[in-house]
Amino acid sequence: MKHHEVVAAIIKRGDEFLCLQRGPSKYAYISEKWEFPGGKVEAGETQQEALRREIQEELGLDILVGSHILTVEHIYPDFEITMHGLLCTADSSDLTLHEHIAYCWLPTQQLHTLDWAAADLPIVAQLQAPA
Ligand SMILES: Nc1nc2c([nH]c(=O)n2[C@@H]2O[C@H](COP(=O)(O)OP(=O)(O)OP(=O)(O)O)[C@@H](O)[C@H]2O)c(=O)[nH]1
Repeated sequence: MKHHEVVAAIIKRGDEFLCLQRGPSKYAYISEKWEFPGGKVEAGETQQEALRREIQEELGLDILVGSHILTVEHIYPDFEITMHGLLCTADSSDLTLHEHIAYCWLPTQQLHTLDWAAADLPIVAQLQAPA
């Protein structure tokens, strides 16, 4: 089965986190699901480099990559991912959606209201866990 190394930016602004809705996909289980921005790490890139590149491509935002939150191993029916969630801040919240169909900023206690991709659920749970 195909395996992808993925980085996800958990971008925090005050008490809120940036959530993105993916567009339609041939795979129903990720189609129009909510996720954190990011993507696949390319050969020769560090996780930080991949994340900064992806966020610039997807949102036109410059980010500062901070601490590691959680790494999730998830097996979807057609491929598997190892996804590293990294806490980030952005120098601006003036973003443009180049690939996603919607976005919102939500505080931790409302994150569970979105229809997340399955691999994101452990990260959402971790963000919602009491400190
Ligand atoms: N970016 C991102 N991908 C996620 C999350 N959760 C999750 O299951 N994924 C999956 O991880 C994979 C990441 O690939 P991607 O399509 O975003 O990456 P990319 O931009 O490098 O893709 P491409 O250049 O191959 O089109 C997708 O299958 C996506 O569905 C998430 O929170 N963020």
